[in-house]
Amino acid sequence: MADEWQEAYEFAVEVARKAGMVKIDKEMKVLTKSSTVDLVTKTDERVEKIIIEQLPCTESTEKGCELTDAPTWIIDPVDGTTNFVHGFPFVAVSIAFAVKKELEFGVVYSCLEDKMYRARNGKGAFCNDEPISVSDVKDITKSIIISEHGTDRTPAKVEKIFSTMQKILCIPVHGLRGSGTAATNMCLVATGAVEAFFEIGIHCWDVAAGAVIVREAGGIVLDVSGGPFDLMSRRMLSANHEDIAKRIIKEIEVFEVPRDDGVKHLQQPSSF
Ligand SMILES: O=P([O-])([O-])O[C@@H]1[C@@H](O)[C@H](O)[C@@H](O)[C@H](O)[C@@H]1O
Ligand SMILES: [Mg+2]
Repeated sequence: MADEWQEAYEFAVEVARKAGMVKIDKEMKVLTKSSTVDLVTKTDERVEKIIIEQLPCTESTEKGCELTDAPTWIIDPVDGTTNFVHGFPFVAVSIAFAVKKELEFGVVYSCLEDKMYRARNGKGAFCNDEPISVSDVKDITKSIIISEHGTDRTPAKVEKIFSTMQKILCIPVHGLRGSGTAATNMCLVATGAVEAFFEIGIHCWDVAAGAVIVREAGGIVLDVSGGPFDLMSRRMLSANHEDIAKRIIKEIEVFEVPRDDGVKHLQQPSSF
């Protein structure tokens, strides 16, 4: 059977690299989204326009946020916008492609590192065309875990986020880290640099491409409760191995966030 998505996959890599080369606006105009700390810039909008103009489909869930059976691009033009605004050196272009609601391939271009991560279902995960694979560490006391505090500053949620981080740190683990971009964090899981990354509050466009890359690198992607990953739920745990995932799940203080598709979050049975 003709491989109908291979050309789209290869083209997405080209587009991600081109988008990652966009010159930074001199007088960068910084706007805000859901809160005063959830930033978006004119560069986000310019890069998104370049990507959408290049790609054959025109649906970006950033606007629609309803994943249908149609072939759909899930794009984050500048993942790590706050980093970008402050010159903190982790910014990524994330492009994923879904068909009948299943993620088919993902591309993450970490622009300032010049690292092109890519993966397609069943065909492996790569960084700059070299195969990548997750860490083989199963003892959490020998792990580095990534979690981010996100952009919600509601005291009750911040309390849960930091209480979770404290419990995980004191397991103990070797360290807690965060690059400030979910897409890059997931690629760090895929390369084995860290053992897991979880976050409540991310969006589908932050993690869609990274989910394919982690899975193809031999890792797992779940809901933070241990149930199946739900792309629109705004909750995600990616890990190198279920032993690490299970141990982290025990410590996560889950809180509700509105889904990307607006549907009520259904409690999923845990996979463990
Ligand atoms: O907004 P953005 O830079 O595209 O995406 C970012 C995510 O990649 C990150 O994981 C999260 O912690 C930040 O709050 C922000 O949402
Ligand atoms: Mg993002």
